[in-house]
Amino acid sequence: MIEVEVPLKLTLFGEHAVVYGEPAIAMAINEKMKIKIVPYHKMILKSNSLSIKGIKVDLEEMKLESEETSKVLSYALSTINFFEKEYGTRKNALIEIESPVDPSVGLGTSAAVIVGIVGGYSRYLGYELTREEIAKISHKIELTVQGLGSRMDTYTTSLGGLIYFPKGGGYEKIRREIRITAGYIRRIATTAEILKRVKSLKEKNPDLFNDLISSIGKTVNKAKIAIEKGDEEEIGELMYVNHGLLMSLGVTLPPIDNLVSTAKILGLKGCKISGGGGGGSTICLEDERARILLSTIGAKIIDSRISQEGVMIKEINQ
Ligand SMILES: Nc1ncnc2c1ncn2[C@@H]1O[C@H](COP(=O)(O)OP(=O)(O)OP(=O)(O)O)[C@@H](O)[C@H]1O
Ligand SMILES: C[C@@](O)(CCO)CC(=O)[O-]
Ligand SMILES: [Mg+2]
Repeated sequence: MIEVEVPLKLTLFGEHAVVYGEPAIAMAINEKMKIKIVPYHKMILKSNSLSIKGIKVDLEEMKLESEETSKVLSYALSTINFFEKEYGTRKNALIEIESPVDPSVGLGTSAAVIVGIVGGYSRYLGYELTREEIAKISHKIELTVQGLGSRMDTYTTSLGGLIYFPKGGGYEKIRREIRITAGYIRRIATTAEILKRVKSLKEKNPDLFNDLISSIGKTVNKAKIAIEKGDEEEIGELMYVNHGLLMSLGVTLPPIDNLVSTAKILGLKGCKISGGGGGGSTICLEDERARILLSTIGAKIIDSRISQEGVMIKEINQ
């Protein structure tokens, strides 16, 4: 049996802009997606937390009951198919996914599902991939499924820690700790859908869009310096700026906008949405008042402590 644990992630700065080549900063957290892979006479995928509760699909015929099912399973299915296509092998297995959070809430669950199956299923097939190789393959798969997207989520969930993604590619670990209060509410759209909406804004108003995106990029680079200096006042101020720019991109949601502006009036150091937006996750620099504000919008508070560990793969002889 193969057991995999994948950290989920918070986007501290730069979501959406990173898709267009700007920098970003993200952090792996202690909320872990668990994936178990055992030998089985058929290819079966089970998942505990999808919106279609207790889903179980027989992948032999690759028949999916509905449009909704195929959409919801697209990341997992594409990952399994990837190995058949690229490695020319397919070994039947029971793949069980257990997520600590709801799907599609801005915490990188799509990336974690891909990273977990890439890491676990490749080991099940007898390959020993490095975390970097897992990240690279996973980014390719997420991009294929979504049509749009950056390396940020798949690299953060594969590698762990606090990571700066510079303009133009690559990544750099930031050796600092940053304490966050975070929670999530349900979203009105998936990240893939929101990415398409942002792209249409770019097509409608390219110069305005580019100004917004490059302003987010500048905010990210200032935030990197502030994080390295441990300057919480500056980090927090830049979180509010980043949230305002994301609001201009149209990816925030009124309850979260109200929360962020209330937080600023109350004197909390910094808050912003995290991830694709349209609801989902909100992060604040650690503050007890942030938990209270998050609970007023019905947000589920998560374990946002940093996970220095990336994807962990264990082989257990039964
Ligand atoms: N437990 C799960 N089992 C199987 N697939 C899952 C699970 N959780 C999430 N997914 C897949 O990920 C998709 C959600 O991805 P989406 O990118 O919208 O959200 P996210 O990754 O959590 O947020 P963000 O990309 O903003 O960080 C779901 O529609 C489903 O296909
Ligand atoms: C919105 C986005 O920037 C972050 C989603 O968690 C998309 C991506 O980077 O692939
Ligand atoms: Mg995602």
